[in-house]
Amino acid sequence: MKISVIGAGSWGTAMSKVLSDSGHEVLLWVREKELLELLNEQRRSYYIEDLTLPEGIRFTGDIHECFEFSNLLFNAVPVQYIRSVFGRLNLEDKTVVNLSKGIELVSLKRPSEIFKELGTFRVVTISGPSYADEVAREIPTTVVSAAENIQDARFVRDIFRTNYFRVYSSDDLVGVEISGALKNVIAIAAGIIDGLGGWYNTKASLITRATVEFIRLGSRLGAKPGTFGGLAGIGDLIVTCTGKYSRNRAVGEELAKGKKIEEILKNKKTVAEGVPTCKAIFELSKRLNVELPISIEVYRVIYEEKDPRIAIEELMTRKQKDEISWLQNL
Ligand SMILES: NC(=O)C1=CN([C@@H]2O[C@H](COP(=O)(O)OP(=O)(O)OC[C@H]3O[C@@H](n4cnc5c(N)ncnc54)[C@H](O)[C@@H]3O)[C@@H](O)[C@H]2O)C=CC1
Ligand SMILES: O=C(CO)COP(=O)(O)O
Repeated sequence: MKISVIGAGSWGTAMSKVLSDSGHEVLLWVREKELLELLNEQRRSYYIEDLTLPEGIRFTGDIHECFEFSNLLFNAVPVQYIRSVFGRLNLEDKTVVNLSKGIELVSLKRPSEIFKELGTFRVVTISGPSYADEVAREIPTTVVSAAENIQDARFVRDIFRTNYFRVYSSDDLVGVEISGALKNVIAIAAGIIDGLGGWYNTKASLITRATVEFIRLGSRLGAKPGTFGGLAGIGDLIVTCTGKYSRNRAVGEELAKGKKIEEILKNKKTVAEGVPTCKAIFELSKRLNVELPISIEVYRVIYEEKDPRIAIEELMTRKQKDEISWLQNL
């Protein structure tokens, strides 16, 4: 099958390899000129060290070429840029497989909602615990492919044929996308905990209590609570809150050292989707009147320069209550 991958950051690059290893012809759209040169000359990328891309992948700087090449587009453009990259293109006949995780700040929409607004009639999202660096090294990885119509999710699931990248299917597109967005915000909180002292008790509490926020927000938006116990929910929370590769977690570590967000993001080539997404989540929580205490504190630390220690103290001294967990919601 011919497949176009739009966006040659770490994830688009790693996924191009998986698709090529699955026997497909891949055309990868590269935004940066110097990266396109590097890929064409050496089949290497500065986004992923020690990876030489297979011969089956071709590279282009012309997005129209990708649109002509295939009606199946994998999107790895970060969420805040989807509209500017795809906005003027005709998506009517395209199936979009979205790989990005976040909420668009200007519209408070999920990636699949943005693509539908731009004219796509079939959209599937892949999410789950999947660091690009590990996928590129063929480390066993599992993710979930989600669509409103389970047949679409299964179609995308079955595109993958490798022994290191296994895909499950789901019909809970909302739950999978909300999980992918929120886990990036919670990963910033995990980084703050690491930066303050690497407290194990606190990290475990964070991961567990975060699932309650997933359920509160997700169920208001029509997600199935059980999804949060799966790969896109707890699976991705674990990997991003504990793994050394997470860029969101790294932002949290620097915030804990007292750095301001502008200083942290200055000169970074890579994205931390949790930064704009926590602002979008803050707005959504007000609009929907949903209680998301951890996510809101991440927002306050980033955008109101709140001391992370005070944020944690306030979370710890909130009104006492009965425990609820995602299992009780099934
Ligand atoms: N890196 C990873 O391990 C994984 C990333 N993701 C998600 O994939 C999405 C893409 O992230 P990565 O590939 O990691 O990106 P990256 O951080 O490796 O690279 C940055 C990307 O942003 C693009 N970019 C920067 N400014 C832009 C602009 N003005 N307009 C359009 N594009 C611009 C760059 O061209 C590049 O493709 C994100 O939503 C991320 O959450 C999902 C799973 C794993
Ligand atoms: O989504 C990811 C792993 O599943 C990557 O997380 P970061 O964007 O925080 O690096």
